[in-house]
Amino acid sequence: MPPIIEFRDVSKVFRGRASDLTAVDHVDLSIEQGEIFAVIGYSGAGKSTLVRLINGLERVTSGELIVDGQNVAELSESQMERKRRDVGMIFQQFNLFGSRTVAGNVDFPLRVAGWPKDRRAARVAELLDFVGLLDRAHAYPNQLSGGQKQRVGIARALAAGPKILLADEATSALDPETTQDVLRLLKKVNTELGVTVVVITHELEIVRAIADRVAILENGHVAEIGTVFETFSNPRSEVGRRFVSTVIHDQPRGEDLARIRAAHPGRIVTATIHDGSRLGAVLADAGAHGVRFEIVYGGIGTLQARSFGSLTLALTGSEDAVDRVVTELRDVTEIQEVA
Ligand SMILES: Nc1ncnc2c1ncn2[C@@H]1O[C@H](COP(=O)(O)OP(=O)(O)OP(=O)(O)O)[C@@H](O)[C@H]1O
Repeated sequence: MPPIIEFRDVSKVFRGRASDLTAVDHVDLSIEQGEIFAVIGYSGAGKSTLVRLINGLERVTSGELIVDGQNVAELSESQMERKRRDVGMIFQQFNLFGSRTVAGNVDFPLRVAGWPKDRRAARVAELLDFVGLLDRAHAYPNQLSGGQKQRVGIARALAAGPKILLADEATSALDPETTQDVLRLLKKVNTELGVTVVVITHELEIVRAIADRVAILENGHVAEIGTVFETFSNPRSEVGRRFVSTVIHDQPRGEDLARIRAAHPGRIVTATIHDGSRLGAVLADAGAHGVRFEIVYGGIGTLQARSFGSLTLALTGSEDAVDRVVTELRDVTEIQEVA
């Protein structure tokens, strides 16, 4: 199946009076049908601009952007307006109409799309049921919690049955628990409705919780792209390593390191653990080489249904023997020396 979204050498330049600003810089990127794809980067990296190109809220300066088989760079404004119905979007600040009820907000895109009144009411009820807000149909946005407002935003974005849902920092205004609720709902949109979801975030925890693949953006470029597992377990770019180190405390640092160092005179190394790394077998043999080890730091959790984590080991024995064990460890997994 061809990708549902394909950026081919896409750039977006904002023309200024004094100078131009390239927000998206020669991006090549494919998003597959049915995946949850995350775009992460620091503020100003170009995430919002990149994603707003998909539904034409920003227009491409150069390159081709294929969305569900059509090059949106070539569409006129009125063609783009029609296309926008296939691409729902939700926002950090929800962007609901304060003067309309919950039902009125969800009904709005259906009216714009020309749905007949009798079909609209049934569709609105179906959507509100899907997002768990059927009992709040007649409430106004200011009577709702942040999480409920975002559920309305999601129902409204899904109203006309889009194939793609864009979520621009959709949970950034929510507390951690509500964030998890909304992420679960986005997952349900993806699995039950088959909608491709593109999530913009500056938080790697969101990527970890929901996404299949992730692109890391820096200065309008794609610094790296891969599955969430690949990116977490082996970030290849400098910016990727910086992001991953904020959520995975893989090595002891600062006071932790000083304490461990004081207690363990031997060589200290950190081993990455994932399914298939045969660390145990190497460590079981370490004794035969006259090397003793202690686990001094680390943890193992789950990432995309696979074990993932790191263990820091203090190894003691003769220098040669410890060298040999570290070499054997390197054969089965990634090893970092701890200073
Ligand atoms: N309409 C605009 N006119 C001029 N410059 C713009 C416009 N929109 C965005 N920019 C600039 O483009 C660059 C990328 O902005 P963008 O909002 O896409 O980044 P971002 O990664 O989403 O950042 P944030 O996380 O802060 O929203 C920034 O330097 C921004 O100032």
